[in-house]
Amino acid sequence: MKSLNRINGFFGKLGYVFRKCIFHVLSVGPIPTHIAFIMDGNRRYARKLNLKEGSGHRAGFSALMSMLKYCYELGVKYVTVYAFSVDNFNRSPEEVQSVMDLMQEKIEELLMQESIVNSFGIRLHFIGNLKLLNETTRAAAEKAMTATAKNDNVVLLICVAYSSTDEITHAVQESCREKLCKIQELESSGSGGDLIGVDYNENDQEFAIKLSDIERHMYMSVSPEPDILVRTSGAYRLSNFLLWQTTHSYLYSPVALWPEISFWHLVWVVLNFQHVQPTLEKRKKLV
Ligand SMILES: CC(C)=CCC/C(C)=C/CC/C(C)=C/COP(=O)(O)OP(=O)(O)O
Repeated sequence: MKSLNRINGFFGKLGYVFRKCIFHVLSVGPIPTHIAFIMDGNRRYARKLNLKEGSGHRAGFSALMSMLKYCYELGVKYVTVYAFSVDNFNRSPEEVQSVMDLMQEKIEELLMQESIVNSFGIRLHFIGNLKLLNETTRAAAEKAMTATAKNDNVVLLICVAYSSTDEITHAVQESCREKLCKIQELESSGSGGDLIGVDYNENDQEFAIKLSDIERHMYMSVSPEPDILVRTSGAYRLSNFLLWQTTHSYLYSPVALWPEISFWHLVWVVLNFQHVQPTLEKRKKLV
């Protein structure tokens, strides 16, 4: 057993040195700040290998841990993953429960001393309508956010109970609520006149809802826009994921199912991103 551990340790170190060399070459070009992943194809992976249901999502979590390690070693600051959409709640209650149980178990593992979270100093954000989660999963997510709130090396955003349309609706509602509170405050202090009634001037800039108000209330406002969006399994659909934030992102959809994603997919997408990055930057400046 001891000698097996030594062999594993040796190959682990060798892999690390090899990756360091490749990343050194990549760092001649621009390194993406933020990469987002749609982890598609976990159930198909289980079916393909005749594994029992649920094994696909477990394999998906292991693939995520490897990918996070590669991204953070490369120097990527933000990684976002689509772990569970609002629509995924329409799956069978058994499957929803199984993914929630897995998530809870893995969140607890992530908070352990020897986990990737501690070795890279990761700050965890759970993004989405967390009220839709069951109580235990929500409590685990909140505990993880509090426990990692002081980490400032790199960030992992886990989108659960998330959809872009829900995020945008939430941001618009919050912006309206904020303005309404402001108007009510002024009215009750007596300095605003009848702001809600006929005297309210709708051209008054102070009370108009601006783009910056909506952006401030987005769940994703804690990160810059993704430079790269990867969706595995060869599908070119965004499936209601980061629709507001991906106008200038480079899209990549390898045919590999999520548990099959590898180090080389990351190298390939970064090389392609580096090739188009000057054009993407120019487009951003034109907006
Ligand atoms: C703590 C943490 C981050 C946990 C994440 C666990 C994990 C890998 C969740 C993936 C969930 C999911 C619905 C993926 C989509 O594949 P699919 O089920 O739609 O598979 P298919 O495309 O083959 O149908």
